[in-house]
Amino acid sequence: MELFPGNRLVLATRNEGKVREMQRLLEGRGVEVTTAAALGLPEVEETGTSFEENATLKAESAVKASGFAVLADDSGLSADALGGAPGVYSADWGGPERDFGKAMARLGREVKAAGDDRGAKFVSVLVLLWPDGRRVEARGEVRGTLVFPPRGEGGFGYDPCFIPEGEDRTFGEMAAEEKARFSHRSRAMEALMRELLG
Ligand SMILES: O=c1[nH]c(=O)c2ncn([C@@H]3O[C@H](COP(=O)(O)OP(=O)(O)OP(=O)(O)O)[C@@H](O)[C@H]3O)c2[nH]1
Ligand SMILES: [Mg+2]
Repeated sequence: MELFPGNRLVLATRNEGKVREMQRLLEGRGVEVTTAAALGLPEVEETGTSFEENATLKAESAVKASGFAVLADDSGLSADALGGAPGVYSADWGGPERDFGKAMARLGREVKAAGDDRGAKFVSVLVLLWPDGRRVEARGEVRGTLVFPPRGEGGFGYDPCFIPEGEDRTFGEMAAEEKARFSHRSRAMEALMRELLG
C-alpha cells in the first residue's frame, strides 16, 4: 500500500538547510520527495504563537496548493535565560535578509544581559498532512549549551552557537550525519515514523 498518494511527499519549507536534513532523514524509504520551492507554492505567513500552529499553517497551505501529501517543520531555539526566546521567532531574529551572524550576536548580548544562563534547547515540530485530511504530528527536542562567539561553518541558522548535551563541539562544527545523531529534527522524525508505522 502506498503511504502517500502518487508516492510523493512535498517538503513544505523554504529553508534549504531543513530540506537537506529532511531529505537525508527520508532516504531509503522509497518516497519521491519534492519541495515547496520546486513546485512554486506560495509563501505562508506564520501567524501562530506555537510551533504546532505554524507547522500546521505551512502544511495546510501546501496541501491546498499542491494536492499532495505534505511534511512541514516549524522549529527554533529557546534560551533559558530569555524565558524561551527567540523560540517561534527564531527565523525573524535573522531579519529579512536571514542574517544568523547578526541573530547569534543579538542572542549572545541578550543572554549575557539576562544573567548569562547558557542553557537552551532546539525544538522541531513536524506535521504530516494528507489531501484527505489525515494528519500526524510529532515533536523533537535537544537540550544543550550556548557558546559565544559561534564556532564552525556547518549546519544552518543558530547551529554554530549550540553544543548538544554530552558533546563538546557545536552543531556548526559537526558533519551533517553527526548533527543528525542528536538533532531535534531527527528526534521529531523518529517520533513521526513511530506514529506512522506503529
Ligand atoms: O541552528 C539551527 N539549527 C537547526 O536545526 C534549526 N532548526 C531551526 N532553526 C532556526 O529556527 C528558525 C525556524 O523558523 P521556521 O521554522 O519558520 O523556518 P524557516 O522560516 O527557516 O523555513 P520555513 O520552514 O518556515 O519555510 C530557522 O530559520 C533557524 O533559524 C535552526 N537553527
Ligand atoms: Mg518560517
